[in-house]
Amino acid sequence: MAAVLRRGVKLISSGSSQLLSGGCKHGRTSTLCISSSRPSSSKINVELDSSTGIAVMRFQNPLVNSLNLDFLTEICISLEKLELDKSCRGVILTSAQPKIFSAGLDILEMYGKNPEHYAAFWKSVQEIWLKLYGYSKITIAAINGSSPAGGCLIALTADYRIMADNPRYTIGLNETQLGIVAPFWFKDTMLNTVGHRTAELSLQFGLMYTPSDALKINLVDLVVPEEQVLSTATETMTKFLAIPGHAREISKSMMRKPVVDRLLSCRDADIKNFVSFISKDSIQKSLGQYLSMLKQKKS
Ligand SMILES: CCCCC/C=C\CCCC/C=C/C(=O)SCCNC(=O)CCNC(=O)[C@H](O)C(C)(C)COP(=O)(O)OP(=O)(O)OC[C@H]1O[C@@H](n2cnc3c(N)ncnc32)[C@H](O)[C@@H]1OP(=O)(O)O
Repeated sequence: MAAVLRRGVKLISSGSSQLLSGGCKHGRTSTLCISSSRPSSSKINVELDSSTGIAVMRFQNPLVNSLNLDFLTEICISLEKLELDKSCRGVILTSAQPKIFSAGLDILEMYGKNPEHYAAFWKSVQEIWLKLYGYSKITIAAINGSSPAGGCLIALTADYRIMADNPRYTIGLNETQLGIVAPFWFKDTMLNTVGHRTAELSLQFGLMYTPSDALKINLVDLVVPEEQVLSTATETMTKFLAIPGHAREISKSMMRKPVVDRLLSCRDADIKNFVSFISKDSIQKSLGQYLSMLKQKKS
């Protein structure tokens, strides 16, 4: 559904969208997406400025934008709509939640559930990564809060990352701290951004970086005062838009296609691997302890 907000700006909400089959269209699979008209349940908000072609997608899944199945599906559908929309030229990904860009994958989707659920969840994680890492249009992550693990992965898929200069916010692939392992395509995305040695240390220790440290290792491209994150993202997008589109798009694809193809060639095996790993008693125990730690932190 779309409603005109101010001149040239469309508010697009996927509402309680449903996937009729599989996931979003990419590579060899395709999906028919439909939307119902219940924007109040929407976990994202998209504003497309038709005069510039820049869309701002805000994550708004309380409390911490954790990436559960519904949320991932909704993001994927909206990205697909924007990719098909000729008036959209680039997408800025940001958060409407205070202090958090995204808390990463929803741990409750990986804890105490059955193998079928784990498989469906992991498929949706693959879908969002394939959609974003292979996205034809320009994406910029305006990281206005903490961004662990899957949240960092979302940011890493963007063409450019701008982070708010607040030392309380951290970003990184912290999976090992939870007793779990970032799969090869998380690793490849990190490696393609920060290089081999930094990725190796970062993944083994499950390091989380402050904005200034993230800038030092090129995990983010720019650190700016919090109130300037979105305006800087828009300015940066304008610079990207000045480059001939087809040349930029081919260059992006050339850099990323081998990594995308690697997952496409073994999606089912990757799902099986995840289900078997996450179902182990020892892994469930680690996740249970981590969840308790998160709860205790409050009290
Ligand atoms: C060998 C090959 C292996 C193949 C593959 C195998 C394994 C798969 C790997 C899977 C990859 C995993 C990726 C992930 O993304 S795992 C998730 C990692 N995320 C985190 O570690 C973040 C944890 N959360 C935090 O650090 C903080 O909550 C915060 C995001 C910094 C926000 O802090 P604060 O504002 O102080 O809020 P609270 O801590 O009070 O949290 C509010 C409530 O939200 C719950 N919460 C937080 N994060 C998550 C999450 N990721 N999932 C689910 N729930 C989360 C938290 O418990 C609070 O809940 P409550 O209000 O009910 O107490």
